[in-house]
Amino acid sequence: MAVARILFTLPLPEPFDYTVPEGMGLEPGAYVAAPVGPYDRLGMVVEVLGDEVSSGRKLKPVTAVYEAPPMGAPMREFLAWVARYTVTHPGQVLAMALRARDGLLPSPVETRYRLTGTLPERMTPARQKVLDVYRNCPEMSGNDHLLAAADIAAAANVSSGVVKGMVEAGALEPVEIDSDPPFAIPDPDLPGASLTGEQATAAVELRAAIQQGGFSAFLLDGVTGSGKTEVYFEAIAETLRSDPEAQILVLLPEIALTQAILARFQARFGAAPAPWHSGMNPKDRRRTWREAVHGRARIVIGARSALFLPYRKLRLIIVDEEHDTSFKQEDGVTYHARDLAVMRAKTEGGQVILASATPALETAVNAEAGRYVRLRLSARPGASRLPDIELVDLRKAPPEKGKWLSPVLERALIQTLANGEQSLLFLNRRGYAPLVICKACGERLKTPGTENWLTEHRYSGRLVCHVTGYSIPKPAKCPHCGAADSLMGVGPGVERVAEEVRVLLPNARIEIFSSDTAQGGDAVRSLVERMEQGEIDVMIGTQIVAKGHNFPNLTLVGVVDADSGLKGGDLRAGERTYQLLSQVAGRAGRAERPGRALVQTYAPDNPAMEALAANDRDGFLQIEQDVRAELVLPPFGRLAAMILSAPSAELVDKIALEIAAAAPNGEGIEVFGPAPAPITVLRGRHRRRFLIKSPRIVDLSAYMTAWTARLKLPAQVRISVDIDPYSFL
Ligand SMILES: Nc1ncnc2c1ncn2[C@@H]1O[C@H](COP(=O)(O)OP(=O)(O)OP(=O)(O)O)[C@@H](O)[C@H]1O
Ligand SMILES: [Zn+2]
Repeated sequence: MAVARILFTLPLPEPFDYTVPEGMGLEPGAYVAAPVGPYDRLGMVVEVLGDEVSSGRKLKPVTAVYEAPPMGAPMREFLAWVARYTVTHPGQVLAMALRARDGLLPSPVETRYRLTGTLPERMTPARQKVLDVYRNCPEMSGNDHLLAAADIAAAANVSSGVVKGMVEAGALEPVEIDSDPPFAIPDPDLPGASLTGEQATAAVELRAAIQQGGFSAFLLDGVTGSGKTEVYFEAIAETLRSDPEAQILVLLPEIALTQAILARFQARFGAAPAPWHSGMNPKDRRRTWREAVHGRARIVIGARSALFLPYRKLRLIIVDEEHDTSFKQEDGVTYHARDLAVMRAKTEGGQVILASATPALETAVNAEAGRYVRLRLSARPGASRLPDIELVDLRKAPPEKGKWLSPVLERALIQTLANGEQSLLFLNRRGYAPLVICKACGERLKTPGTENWLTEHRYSGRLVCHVTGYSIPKPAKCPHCGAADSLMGVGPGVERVAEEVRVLLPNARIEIFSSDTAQGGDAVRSLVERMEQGEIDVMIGTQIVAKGHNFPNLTLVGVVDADSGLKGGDLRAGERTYQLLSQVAGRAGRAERPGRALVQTYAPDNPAMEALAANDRDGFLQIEQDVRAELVLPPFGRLAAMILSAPSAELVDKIALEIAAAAPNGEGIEVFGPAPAPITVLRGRHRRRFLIKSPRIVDLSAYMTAWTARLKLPAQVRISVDIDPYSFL
């Protein structure tokens, strides 16, 4: 009997062998159920081998095979590559591709009822009410007057028995429909915007690459509001035309997945794309997953994990806001969706477009080296101009004592409101005050057992640790010296700035936009929509506001504390500050009215600030690039982190020494540590960190695999490897 080698969605290093029962046709990529221990588990066939492999072995048979189309070879190759690169078991990576496994089964069906046209012989008031529901509620009849029994009963305010009686009387008839209907088919030939010269040039190049076929990578490098979306719409249209089965994936930062962007797709292609993000309910996930696997979802728009859907025929990937750090997955299997998107397009032999106004240094270097084709959009279309960015030197024009907005920014806010336009104040600090100290004894309040400061939140009346999530009601007395009413918030958070703006502009409609005020996708979407519709005058937000939004009436952006991101030892601190601030500034003046940005800083001569004011992105990137090349840091060298954690400091220190001793020798490889991780204690676990640095030519993943393979760790100790770490936590 033939043998199938099956990989399971479990953290196991190897696939297992099973016999293939007579008559069960199996090919590589097929989804199957097979026994592991006492249970049947979901797995995927990696290889089918001949009879000779089974002789003399006692193998169990495969239980069942799913009807869904098998995973294609390029996707399997991609998953294997990801496992190797990220130093993860292949089964864990497979699990990421099978996130909505009930999508392997056909759509469940639901019963709906429609009017037959026959009136029941015996008419009662209750029955009349049911008929009225059908007649008077056209908005309920979206699905060709097919209503669910529960909806009818609720709308008519009758019992379910009445509905049943009307079915028996022949007035209503049941119809079975799919719970997960297919997505509407996009039409590439609806008219798009009439492109400007630069936009048209970029579109022509993209269309040519799509017609030619084969892998190619583009950097769509356009200033904020230059129409990058309009340009990649042309690439999507061409891909849809090129092949009736071609699928397109658009990756966006989670936060940018708003109604507004879905509506733009709907308007351009006459059909809403299939969405994929963390806020979706299981039914919607199952639907998108199934339609992607069968190749019927032609356009999928999603957050980073959408990269792992097993598309049937993925031809084009777009990574919008490619510099965005939310593409880096930090939990579980750590990966960067932008880098993997390029690899995925390569294995599929398709195209990838990275779009940004502030490309990541890695991307800029790849474009310079000719690995990506750079398409430039240097201006906004029509009357819209880029905002003027002005530095406000806080050393010369500081805010009044106890305030955070300088007189220049105050005047600008007053003027903008008087003009009937919107303002956005940006401060990347949640809550009211980032630090709480005792006026009596000077104690700084921290999360117990750590060095993390507690942030004061006035709305909730709590002190919260943004690292660990630890939170307590604000105590009446200092926990250190016992003094009453002595605790004082130091420094500004968005809540405190909002308080200041309320005093300055008592008649303005003011909203805070942070992960505390907008919890979950729906809350975010609704706040963004109110801003778009002009229902808010001043929005005060954390970095949640920086990304991709189009607020037509927003003309003033104020950056309250431009320096905060420059502190700390992060390798990308300068780059990120530049990106974040120019993205925030780019929210201003996107329609006819010109916009401006006022950036408050104590360090106006920092290179990031100077470049921002001079609008000299490339000059700034060049300086950053020189520094990184000099220090052999990414992308000119490689970095990996290994974090280990254990329930006690003694244990973690002892194991850290053993791990250090087990580090293999490698040419040019430097191992730093063990050192306490910047977050030293997290959820009761003590953490130590190694940083590993190597020249570019070294296969650092292979080195880390060899190292971890040597380790025999006690069960309480956990380690995780992060190739190319972004946050140095
Ligand atoms: N050729 C054009 N004709 C008319 N309007 C256009 C054209 N190109 C872009 N626009 C409009 O300009 C605005 C900005 O365009 P778009 O959102 O595509 O820019 P973007 O470069 O993706 O912006 P961001 O960098 O902020 O994401 C949109 O409202 C868009 O409809
Ligand atoms: Zn005290």
